[in-house]
Amino acid sequence: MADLRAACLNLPAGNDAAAAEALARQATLTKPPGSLGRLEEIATWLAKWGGASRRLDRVDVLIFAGNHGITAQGVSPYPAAVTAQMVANFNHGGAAINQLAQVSSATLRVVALDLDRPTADFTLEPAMDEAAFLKAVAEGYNAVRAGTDLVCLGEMGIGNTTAAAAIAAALYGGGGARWAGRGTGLDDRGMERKRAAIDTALARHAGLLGDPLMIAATFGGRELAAILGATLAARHRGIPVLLDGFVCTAAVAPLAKLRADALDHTQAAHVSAEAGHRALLGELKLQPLLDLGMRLGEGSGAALAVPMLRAALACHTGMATFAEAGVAGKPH
Ligand SMILES: O=C(O)c1ccc[n+]([C@@H]2O[C@H](COP(=O)([O-])O)[C@@H](O)[C@H]2O)c1
Ligand SMILES: Cc1cc2nc[nH]c2cc1C
Repeated sequence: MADLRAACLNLPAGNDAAAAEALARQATLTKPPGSLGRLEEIATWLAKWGGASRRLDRVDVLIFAGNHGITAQGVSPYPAAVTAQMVANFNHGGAAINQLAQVSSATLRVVALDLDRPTADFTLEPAMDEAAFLKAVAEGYNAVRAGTDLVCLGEMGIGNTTAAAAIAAALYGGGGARWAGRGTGLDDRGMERKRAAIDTALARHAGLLGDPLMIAATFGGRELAAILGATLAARHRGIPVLLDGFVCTAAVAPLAKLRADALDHTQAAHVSAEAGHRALLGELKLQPLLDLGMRLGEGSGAALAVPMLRAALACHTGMATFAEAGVAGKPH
């Protein structure tokens, strides 16, 4: 864990000179200053974190899949077998993310993590021991390919909104009442079980709530650990990241607890309809790009935001300046 902790603390800064140059160019383009709103921020952000390429040609959507022992507590309406079945569906092109990745001209890559070995039920014992956690983090880290222009992160794992809620509760307080949501469509009695499971687990593991990486290992799942690893790899390799929904955001929150600027190379692609997501983004000071009432996971919100990033970049690089177009600027 010491090596991972060091890797989480030792993060490269973005390219401030490129960001300053982008900001200066914004002021010269044929539009009132600030009139492209968030698109201007995105263009500057891409300049800061996009490395040398400044293009969005090679976009990967990475979906990590894992199974969860916490499903034994009756916290999801679906059976755990659906995780592997949906992985097969991703591989056959039948899921929503296949369509969204195609629309976004992105390459979909699915990484199934030991699906036949669910993590432990974390109301009873830590979901993962250190070795299992580090292995999953490394799989996520190694899935990020150098030379990629943008990585969209997503996940698949029946039961994982309970894992995500437990991580959020462990990091920010408030228990199951604050963070449990309906996930794939849990009924009221299921919600009682879900909140109780989270609160039982928080009490059982109270001794390690001060350590963000132990929180990720104890309450998380392999796919969440892999998302943490992939986000770290992208930072180290100079690749910007689009995060998907509640589960994805909870997976990377331990990084921000370790270092406040750890997620500066990421954008929250959307705020999902899962109850805790807006509050979690608030804790992380992340402003979502989209708010479409989606709650699917599998990287869907992240893939959907890619064309918006391309639009921001196209305006930034393709627009004429006031001087080029012979348009009068605002008199001072
Ligand atoms: O990330 C989200 O915002 C999100 C919200 C609701 C559901 N999900 C997806 O639904 C699955 C987990 O839901 P559940 O009810 O089994 O905990 C998992 O495969 C996630 O990808 C994801
Ligand atoms: C069908 C189905 C598809 C999903 N995609 C992501 N999580 C999911 C959960 C279910 C149940």
